[in-house]
Amino acid sequence: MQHEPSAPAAEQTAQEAAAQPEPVPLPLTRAAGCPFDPPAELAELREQQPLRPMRYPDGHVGWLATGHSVVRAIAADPRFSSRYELLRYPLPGGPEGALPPATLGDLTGIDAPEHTRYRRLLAGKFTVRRMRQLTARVEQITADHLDAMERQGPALDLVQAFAHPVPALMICELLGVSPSDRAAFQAHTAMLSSPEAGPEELMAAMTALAECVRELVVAKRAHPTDDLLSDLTTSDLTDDELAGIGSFLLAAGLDTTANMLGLGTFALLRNPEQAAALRGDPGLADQAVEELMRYLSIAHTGVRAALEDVELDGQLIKAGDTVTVSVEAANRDPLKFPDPDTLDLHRKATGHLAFGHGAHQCLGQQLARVEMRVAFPALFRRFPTLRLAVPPEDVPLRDAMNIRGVHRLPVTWDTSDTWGKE
Ligand code: HEM
Repeated sequence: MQHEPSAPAAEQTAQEAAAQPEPVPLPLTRAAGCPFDPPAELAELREQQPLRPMRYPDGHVGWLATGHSVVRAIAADPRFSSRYELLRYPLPGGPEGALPPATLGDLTGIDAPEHTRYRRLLAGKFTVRRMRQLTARVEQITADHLDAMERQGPALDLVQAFAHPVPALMICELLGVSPSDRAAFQAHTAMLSSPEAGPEELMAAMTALAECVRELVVAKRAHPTDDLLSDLTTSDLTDDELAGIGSFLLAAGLDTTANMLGLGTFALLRNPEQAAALRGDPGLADQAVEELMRYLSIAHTGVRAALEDVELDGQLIKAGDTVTVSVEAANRDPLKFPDPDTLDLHRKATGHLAFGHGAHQCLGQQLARVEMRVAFPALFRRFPTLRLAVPPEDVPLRDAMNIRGVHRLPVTWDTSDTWGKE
């Protein structure tokens, strides 16, 4: 693999190479007081050159894409690989050199044809129609958690009481985890996203969860029920593959949705006129979710490697070069979204890249959408006086992690003002 794309490529003239800007590290830290905005440097970089050299934490030089059209083009182009072993980690604290290959069942780290096989098998299970059928369950689970919040009374941590358990329960139902096993599943998944968990506890939770999924696969093969894992046992997937896919779905579907609910609620609390619009108009939910996805871009950064030389945006990306795509910069590109730094739930945010794009576009996006379309309005309707219980700067943010969000969201409300059951 070649690691120095900024060394003048044979096809580039000396003049072009001299004009190449210095490689920069990936800006990652959101400015104090701006928990919802991408690091300010990203906007400058995008304006200067939407595709430019970047210095990776391990010292090698690759590329950084920040413009909406170039990020979208890279995600859609099969000449860019997602195979982990060809990639370098773009965030600090990752492994030196290439990443370890994807574990069995991890769709994001593989290419066609392996990826296509898994994707085809799974795509039929995540259709809009099937996910919409889950709406009634999402509504029930959401209402149950709002009831529990009301019983507990203010103040409480919204992540623990709502943002994490609602998607956790949904993913358990989707996979077919029996009610008696759910407590164990939820304890392990809660540990995985706990800010207090040390490396040993994380490893123990991961091992325990993988073991739970493996047992589930064996049980579903013996006694299939009406759920996704049981469905998949009729395919030609092995138990190892099924266990890998089950664990991957848990990882891909839980932390993401939980952090969208947590950070999304924080954003709405800081934009009360937007929260009021959502509370007043249930018809706004669909587009509100798209705008929150765009605005927050919690899965902020992706990475690919060029399989061959690719000319893009006036640049020559050489075979083997690593390319980091800044989804959060792309989703704030003024060329695509006018007034991009304003949260405007009435905006049509179609075309945002927060669920990815191309062959690896999020498989669970319809489920995530259903959960958010139900959960945000229900929360703000049930608790019209919902507000932060601490100063905004005291809300602990998940910074410099793969998925942005909040570790905790302490909230309170006036008990006389809850609207009762929906
Ligand atoms: C708001 C919540 C979510 C966000 C922000 C999100 C974001 C993403 C993104 C950006 C990708 C593309 C990764 C890449 O290009 O490498 C992705 C892929 C994926 N997501 Fe989601 N996701 C969410 C919810 C879910 C849920 C609920 C599930 C499943 C139950 C899920 C399952 C997957 C899977 C299986 C993939 C891999 C697809 C592939 O590589 O072919 N996601 N997600």
